[in-house]
Amino acid sequence: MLVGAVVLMLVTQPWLSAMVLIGIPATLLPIVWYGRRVRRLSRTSQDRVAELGRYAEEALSGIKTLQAFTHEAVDKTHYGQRVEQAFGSAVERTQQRAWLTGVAMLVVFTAVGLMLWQGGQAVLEGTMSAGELSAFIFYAVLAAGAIATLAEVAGDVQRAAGAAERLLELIDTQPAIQSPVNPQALPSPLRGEITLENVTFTYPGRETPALNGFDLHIKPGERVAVVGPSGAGKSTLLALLLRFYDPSQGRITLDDRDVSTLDLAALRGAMGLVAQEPVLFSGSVAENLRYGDAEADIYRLRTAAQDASALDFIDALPQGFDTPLGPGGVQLSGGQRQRLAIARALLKDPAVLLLDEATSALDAESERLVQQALDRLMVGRTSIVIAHRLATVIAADRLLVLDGGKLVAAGTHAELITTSALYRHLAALQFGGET
Ligand SMILES: Nc1ncnc2c1ncn2[C@@H]1O[C@H](COP(=O)(O)OP(=O)(O)OP(=O)(O)O)[C@@H](O)[C@H]1O
Repeated sequence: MLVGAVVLMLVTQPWLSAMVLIGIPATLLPIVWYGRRVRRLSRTSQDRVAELGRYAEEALSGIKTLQAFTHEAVDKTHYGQRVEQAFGSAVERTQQRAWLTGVAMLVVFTAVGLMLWQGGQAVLEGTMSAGELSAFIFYAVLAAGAIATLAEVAGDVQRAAGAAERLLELIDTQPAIQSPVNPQALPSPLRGEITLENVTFTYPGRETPALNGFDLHIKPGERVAVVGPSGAGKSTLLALLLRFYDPSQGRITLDDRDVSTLDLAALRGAMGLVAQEPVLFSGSVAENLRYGDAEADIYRLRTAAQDASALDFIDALPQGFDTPLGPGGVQLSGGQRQRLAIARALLKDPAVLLLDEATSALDAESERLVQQALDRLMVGRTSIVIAHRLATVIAADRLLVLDGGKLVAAGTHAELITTSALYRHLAALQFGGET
């Protein structure tokens, strides 16, 4: 429409058209200039709203801790300040957008006014007929209307571009850990032999390595318990085995294959993780268990739950395996969550089991049930357990004592009690002198 109107204008009145056409860039320039500003403001405004959401989510998910520390008034003030900031950004963005439209309209109508004045003069002087002026005004109004719409659309595009920029940044982010293009296949069945050769790893932004020149060989089916003071690198060892990070030096192998040459899904599929505070997702008990095996039917779920000493309490839930968990669903005790996580790992049937035992004191009965479940889970698998309980340490084939990212001693409980001062100290601390 714009092009057609401009052609008709040029054919009927070249000099008047020239005036209008000079008006067009004069209109577009402020639009582009203001458009950039609106785009920047749009992004700031979105960041502020996201920050607001993050703050609210954090406060609500930790509401009990927040109330226990009577932190409500402080959080209310902080939240209020963030709302004000987000509101301020939104107001500024809206103001600038209003300016954008206003300036564009002003320039367009100024050009129309000038054109009418010049055209009126020409009609009075007799160099143009009233009909020709009417036709020209009609074309010019069409052109001006199209430009006004363009200004509007440009504003919307700039606003959308502000939002898209952030999204594209996220989409374009390349994960640091990726599967190789031609991954090596894992042998089937897996033996579950693990080695770490001179592995050093430092977390991004940290100077001291979390693991430093770490050498370890774990035989297939071996039960290894890892102990050490807080910050020794125990969790880091599990994170590297799952390839959440790559070591900066040295190599890690599973069944003689460097883990960085394996398909990530295959590597992680071979490992079962039971975390210290097991994460359960929104959804039913059955859905949570099927994270271990999406295809498992109810009979397999029941068997796994039975082996994990979880069947009795699941059956006692209001809707059994269909009881919803997570926010808005049933809350489970620490021991019950652990046993569900163990059932989930049993369904996955991994060759290697990585276990971060719960530190929270489970009561004696719960601990007995969890330990029974773990014993069944560990049968026939290589297991690496971050040990917080005496029972695991005693049952393990070998204990690894970590300190400052290094393996400082290894052996059975009885050996280490005599050979390692650090282990003696830890055992006395962790197990209350029950050595
Ligand atoms: N995500 C992270 N980013 C930066 N540093 C980290 C991160 N996780 C752990 N660290 C650091 O790495 C070191 C080893 O931590 P790690 O969690 O492996 O210790 P840990 O032995 O498991 O301790 P704990 O028994 O307290 O869980 C610590 O100094 C810790 O501060």
